[in-house]
Amino acid sequence: MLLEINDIHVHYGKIAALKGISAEVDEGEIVTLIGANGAGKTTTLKTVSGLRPLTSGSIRFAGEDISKMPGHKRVLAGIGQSPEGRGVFPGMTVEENLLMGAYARRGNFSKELAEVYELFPRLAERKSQPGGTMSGGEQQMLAIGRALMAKPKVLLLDEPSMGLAPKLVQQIFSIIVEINRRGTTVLLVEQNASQALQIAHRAYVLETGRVVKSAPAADLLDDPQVRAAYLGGGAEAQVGAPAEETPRDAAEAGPASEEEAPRGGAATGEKTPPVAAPTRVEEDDESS
Ligand SMILES: Nc1ncnc2c1ncn2[C@@H]1O[C@H](COP(=O)(O)OP(=O)(O)OP(=O)(O)O)[C@@H](O)[C@H]1O
Repeated sequence: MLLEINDIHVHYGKIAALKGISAEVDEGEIVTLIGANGAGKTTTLKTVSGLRPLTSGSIRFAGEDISKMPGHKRVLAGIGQSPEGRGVFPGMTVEENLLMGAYARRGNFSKELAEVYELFPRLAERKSQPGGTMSGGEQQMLAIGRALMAKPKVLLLDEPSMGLAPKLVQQIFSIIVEINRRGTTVLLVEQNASQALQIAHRAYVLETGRVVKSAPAADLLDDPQVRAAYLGGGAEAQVGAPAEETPRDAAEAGPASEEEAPRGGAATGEKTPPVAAPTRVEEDDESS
């Protein structure tokens, strides 16, 4: 198991945000955490990356107990995070932002840069543009690209589709699938539960700091309770692009009753949207 979260409790002052979360992520998987606002999804990611301390419980990564390891060492160990809200350095160019992602490592990063530019051609076109002048969707790509520069074994993604126009949401999810296909394990937090479940192998449903359900993602897409709470058009379910209304998803998402997905680089072949190659972004999102 690449990442093991064992019964973690996390507090903000006296407020218990996580009340005994356990979850596992195997190498090659896309695992998603879904749940309503305040359920503890972001806190779980921040605790894995070392931004929040544990009250109790433990986290193991690649066989090592990292519960007390400082965040920068976790980056070196292979935990990459693209934070909610993006955190792009506005005065630095796109390329300088990307290089910041590799700051903890030594050497020449031309290979990593080339890989990020291949995944995100839009960043290549704009490598000299200040990060702060990129559109919302472009900044999201930049934040993900920056996390990839550190060559993470697992990429933690917090709400990558937040605030993006439907078309761009599709593209971001396609790129996540491609990143996974190229060998990076992904732990994804999303409000856009439908889209997240379509690209994930497995999922955990969080409610008020606890895991209330865990299952193969395809099973949760069919689960009546999950559908009613998170996929049925509830307030928080589908702010961006309801996958059900997207023709290519309807056609390509595949049956929901597959067996557990195969592991390893090409893990997402069957159940994912049609994304064999990185998607070139042709249109700006609404926040440009
Ligand atoms: N900095 C903070 N100070 C105090 N309480 C916090 C802080 N950050 C989060 N919390 C609380 O911890 C709980 C879990 O929050 P968290 O952000 O992890 O939820 P979430 O599932 O990611 O929600 P969302 O989808 O709205 O981002 C919430 O009750 C929240 O109010």
